[in-house]
Amino acid sequence: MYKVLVTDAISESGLTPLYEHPNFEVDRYDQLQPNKLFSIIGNYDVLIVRSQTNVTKELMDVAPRLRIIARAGVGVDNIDVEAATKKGIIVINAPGGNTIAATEHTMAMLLSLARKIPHAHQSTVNGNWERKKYQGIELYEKTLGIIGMGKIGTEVAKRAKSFQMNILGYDPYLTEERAKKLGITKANLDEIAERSDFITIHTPLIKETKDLVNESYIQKMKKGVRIINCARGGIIDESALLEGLHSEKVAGAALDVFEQEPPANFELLKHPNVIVTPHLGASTEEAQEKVALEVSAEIINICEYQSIRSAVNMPQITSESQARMQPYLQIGEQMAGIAIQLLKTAPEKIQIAYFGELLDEDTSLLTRSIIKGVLSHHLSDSVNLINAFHLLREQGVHYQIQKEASNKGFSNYIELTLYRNGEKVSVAATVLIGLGARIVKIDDYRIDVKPETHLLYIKHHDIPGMIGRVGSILGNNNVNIGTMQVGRSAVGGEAIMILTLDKKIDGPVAIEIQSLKGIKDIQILELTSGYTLEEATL
Ligand SMILES: NC(=O)C1=CN([C@@H]2O[C@H](COP(=O)(O)OP(=O)(O)OC[C@H]3O[C@@H](n4cnc5c(N)ncnc54)[C@H](O)[C@@H]3O)[C@@H](O)[C@H]2O)C=CC1
Ligand SMILES: O=C(O)CCC(=O)C(=O)O
Repeated sequence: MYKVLVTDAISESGLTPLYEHPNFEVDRYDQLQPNKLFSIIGNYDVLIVRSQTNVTKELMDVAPRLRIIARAGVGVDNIDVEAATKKGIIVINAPGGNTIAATEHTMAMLLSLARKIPHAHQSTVNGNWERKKYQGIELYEKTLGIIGMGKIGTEVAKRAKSFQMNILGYDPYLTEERAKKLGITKANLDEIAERSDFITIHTPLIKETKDLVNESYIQKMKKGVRIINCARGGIIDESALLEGLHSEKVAGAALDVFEQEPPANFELLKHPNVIVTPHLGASTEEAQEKVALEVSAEIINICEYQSIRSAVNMPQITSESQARMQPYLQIGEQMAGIAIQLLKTAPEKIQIAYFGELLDEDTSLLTRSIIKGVLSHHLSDSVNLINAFHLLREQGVHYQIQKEASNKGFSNYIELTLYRNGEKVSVAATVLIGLGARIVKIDDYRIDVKPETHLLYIKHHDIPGMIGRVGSILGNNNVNIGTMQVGRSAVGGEAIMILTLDKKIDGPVAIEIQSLKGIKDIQILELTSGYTLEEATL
């Protein structure tokens, strides 16, 4: 049973998939005091929030069961994603569910700002009839600068075009080609400042965008510019904005988001040319249902099928690519399990090489599976696909990943090499179409082994009778051999034997085999079932 805690006002109907699922138990509190949250979070596997709950490292420190933090919305700036990643907690959001709501709110703010609707409304309600005072301006043929041409910025551009506005767009990912297709002009930040009558912001709040609209940027703007922020407080420096309004450089501002929420800067809020809403961009019935449904589905997907479609702290992989990579993930973790056990200690360097058709694949998830397989031998359950890279860095292990078009005799080929103190162990695997995954090489020895839970690795001299003698000892001890593979460097030279066994052998049996003449090394290898993605979820 997965226990889910909902702490903000999340759509009830959007949580239906979780309410109706037999394996989920949902507790919801629309307004939870921080101390109460701290006292109960330890009981939950999943936490669902909007923007109100601050999910800090300190909260995660008292949440040993927590596996998923779900943001029913886009911005995850109220979640310490770095702390979650270190702890191996998956952070998911609902990237597309509120795009239309936030876009339409931006358009409402744009029009309200141009036509002074909120103030005109209040004045009229107060018994005034101030037609001259509330004369506005048109959007028609004005220039709108959009900073951040992602989902919302793009939708705003499309709608603003129907008002026949000229649109300038700035986004590090905006290409000339896409701008042309949208019928807008690709611009840089200075061009937006110098040429726009309205500027609207649609970026996330990150290091690069903090105080993006500051005093010096406002100085570059056209006199009489109007600014809209329905993205995040903190992207505009509120003191600089207030200064700009006082000096009349800025003719108006429409703000849905604030440096501090609820806001504290009432001088700004009460300025006659400022209109505000209390972070309502995503607040439509439709958007709230969509974002809650989106995160509910992903939570079920992760908990029930160990499949992560999209997480904020995992690489984004298309479902087609996930489907193609699915057979590799388990063998990746298993080959890592073999290599780390043969190395007998923690590695100081990991080298992963992908060959053949893997050259063009997104191997990021596979790399994480391999690293997880290596680290979990010493760090146990605390390693997962989320924190694998973080733990690798924390352990000071260097890693190198390379890709080559050459195929090493197989259509696809993965080679993992672990290094420590001048020693190295190398394991290679392939996925054979229709036959499944195989370990095809250990160090310099070619083999063909379908990995099982219990394996026995023996290094020995290639002398007659060795296979029979090992087989007899295992048989005498009631250990059934599934398969046996021998690889040798040269006739009469050094060889390895890999056996798959139906059960784990005891230490005394290994000692008996070790005492045979010609045996150089023996290792009892145990493999976990490994990471799998259920095909049904792809
Ligand atoms: N007021 C509200 O209730 C809502 C606010 N939002 C906020 O709106 C913002 C945008 O959301 P989406 O369009 O869905 O996100 P998105 O991820 O689709 O788009 C964000 C865009 O910003 C761009 N960007 C990043 N750094 C930039 C920089 N330094 N300069 C210019 N562009 C930059 C990215 O390349 C990306 O294209 C987010 O901050 C989100 O939290 C979203 C929904 C509702
Ligand atoms: O949950 C909300 O209403 C806030 C939405 C928002 O700001 C976002 O999705 O980034």
